[in-house]
Amino acid sequence: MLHIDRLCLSAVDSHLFTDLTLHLEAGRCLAVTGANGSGKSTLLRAIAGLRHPDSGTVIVDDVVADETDSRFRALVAVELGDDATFAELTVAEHLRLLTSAHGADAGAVADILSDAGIDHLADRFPHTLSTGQRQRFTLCAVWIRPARLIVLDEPEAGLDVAGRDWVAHRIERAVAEERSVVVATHSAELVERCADSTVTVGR
Ligand SMILES: Nc1ncnc2c1ncn2[C@@H]1O[C@H](COP(=O)(O)OP(=O)(O)OP(=O)(O)O)[C@@H](O)[C@H]1O
Repeated sequence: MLHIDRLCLSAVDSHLFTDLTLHLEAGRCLAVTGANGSGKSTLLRAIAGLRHPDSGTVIVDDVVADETDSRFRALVAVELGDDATFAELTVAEHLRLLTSAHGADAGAVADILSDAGIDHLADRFPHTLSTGQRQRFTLCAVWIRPARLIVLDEPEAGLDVAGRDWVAHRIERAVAEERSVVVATHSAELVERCADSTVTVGR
């Protein structure tokens, strides 16, 4: 479902990828690992259609990765750690907005908040949450979308032990539902538990 062919990406002063080819089938999890600054987030941004390749292609279910294409946005849910929120919308209202925009079940909002252990925060504003609470909320915004491909950048960041277990559980559940997951992570535990394959960048 995800096809990356001969991808080249560069940073300001260096080539990060010169000829990356990989394919990910439905119901599989790919871990992206590597040192700080090696290019994991840059690769994820290309997969999410937020950054054009210098050359090569990224295709998801026959649709070229491009965030301006509504067909592509319907296929892919992304968490890259730079999510903006509306100051005047609560946690639950943000999630209801997403269900409306993506044709998901509005009734799923209460379920996902409960699953994330933040149902008691439903009426709070995102900017009032702690780091870990906000990370759980941000991930809820990904899981609630009926996307075929989930792209996560260090989803374990800021989470406690229970939160990291929840992330792994949600990835396992997504894979069982024949969705695919690309996750950049520094957690060997997450890779061990969830990844069917791993690409290590920067070497
Ligand atoms: N907005 C930006 N402007 C200029 N250079 C950038 C920008 N973002 C990233 N880079 C550079 O691109 C390279 C790859 O960065 P990237 O964020 O993809 O690495 P990473 O593997 O995700 O790192 P980390 O593990 O620290 O999150 C680095 O050299 C970084 O300095």
